[in-house]
Amino acid sequence: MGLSTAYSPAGSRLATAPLAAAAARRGSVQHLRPRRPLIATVRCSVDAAKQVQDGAATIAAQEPARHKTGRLPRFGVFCPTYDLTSDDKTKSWKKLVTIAVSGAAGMIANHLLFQLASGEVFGQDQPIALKLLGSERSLQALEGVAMELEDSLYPLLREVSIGIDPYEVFEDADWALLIGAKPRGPGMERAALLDINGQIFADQGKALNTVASPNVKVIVVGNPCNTNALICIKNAPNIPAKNFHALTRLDENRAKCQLALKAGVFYDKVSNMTIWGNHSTTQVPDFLNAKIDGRPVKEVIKDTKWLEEEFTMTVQNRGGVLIQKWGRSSAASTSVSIVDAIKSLVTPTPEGDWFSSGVYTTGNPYGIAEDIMFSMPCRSKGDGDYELVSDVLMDDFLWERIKKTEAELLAEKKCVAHLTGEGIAFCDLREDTMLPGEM
Ligand SMILES: NC(=O)C1=CN([C@@H]2O[C@H](COP(=O)(O)OP(=O)(O)OC[C@H]3O[C@@H](n4cnc5c(N)ncnc54)[C@H](OP(=O)(O)O)[C@@H]3O)[C@@H](O)[C@H]2O)C=CC1
Ligand SMILES: O=C([O-])CC(=O)C(=O)O
Repeated sequence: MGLSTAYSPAGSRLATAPLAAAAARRGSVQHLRPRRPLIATVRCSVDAAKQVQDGAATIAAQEPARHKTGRLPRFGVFCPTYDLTSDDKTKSWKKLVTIAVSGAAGMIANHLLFQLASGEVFGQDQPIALKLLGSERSLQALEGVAMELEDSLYPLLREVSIGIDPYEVFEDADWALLIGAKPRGPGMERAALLDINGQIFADQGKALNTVASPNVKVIVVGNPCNTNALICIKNAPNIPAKNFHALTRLDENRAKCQLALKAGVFYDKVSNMTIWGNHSTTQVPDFLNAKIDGRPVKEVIKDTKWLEEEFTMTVQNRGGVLIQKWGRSSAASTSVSIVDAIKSLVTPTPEGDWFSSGVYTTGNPYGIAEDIMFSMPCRSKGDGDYELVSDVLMDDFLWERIKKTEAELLAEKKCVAHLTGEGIAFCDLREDTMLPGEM
């Protein structure tokens, strides 16, 4: 059983503790304090230091302090026994932003959490709190992640807490980065994956709806991310549907890289790159509207056959090729693309450019079916919100492919009707299409 491991006052590992087991059964993670008392003694207030030296008695003594600051206890060195408020007053910092991350013990999160804590994403004047969601399976690993965050001494990282109950972990979240999902195993039908992971996202949608900040921004990464995001929306009616994103930024980045390689330019010369549709092998990397050095791609790359065939397939299958070489799916570049996706929402989009995100289609200006999550071109004023770009070109090649990826998403939606409150599911996925990471 993957239950919490406690630490003795001297810092040595104890066997799985009954108190932790009981806490895990209740659905919350209680860290037995003191953990690593030397650090705590140095960095906690005098009162806390005294408690730390009192060993087991400390646990009871700290209980009231934990509950004052919310339901979830903070982890280790981030314990709420310090008074950082006077310290924070001397800094020209913004108000704390709370970021919840699911699948926090997984490979993508192992990169992302450190990028978030470094200030690279939200800025060097933005303190953050990280709330990490795991499961009984991953609880020990999650403690390991939190310990590495402690040891990194990030000044902007003010709080870390870990838990296995989304109703606790998502409480007051300003951002929810939903990464955790079961990977598709050999021989597993896409419909089965939709059902298993859909259930996770239905539960997490309900939890967000109940406890997160009413304007929480949600980025769904766990696959199949478009339909998982739709399930989340349907289970979170109090949160604006516009606040939900399915991550297609990795696909955009991959497409920019391929165009730059072909044109013999550095990739910062590629702009206006749209990925249309599903994060799957039906996705459409749009070379009609993309630009290289401000010029239409088709003026720079005259090989239309390459654009229509090789370019498109390379982007669609990039994740699978990487898995064949690496033996595991993209983690670092996915993390970078999550960072890019967040930055695109919190900084104004450069004049004339746009970015791709899987967003809710209702009210879209392109004639794409309503009520699905579809990757489209977006612009932001940097306030966390976005608007769709309306002045895009469309031709038969592009439209035909958009209709194919749209059909796939509409079919996926029918498969999860039981999770979206739309009746009985009927799953007829004609082509068992792949995630980009599958081949
Ligand atoms: N949209 C995109 O561009 C991309 C999406 N992805 C997707 O991101 C997700 C996470 O990838 P990655 O971090 O590499 O994966 P990992 O396998 O490293 O981590 C995934 C986490 O998911 C959690 N999980 C939740 N439910 C289950 C379940 N039923 N069975 C097993 N694990 C579960 C596990 O954590 P715990 O036990 O704590 O719940 C696990 O740590 C995957 O769905 C992947 O397909 C990957 C790359 C790109
Ligand atoms: O299939 C996966 O898990 C990986 C994936 O989404 C990608 O590489 O784009």
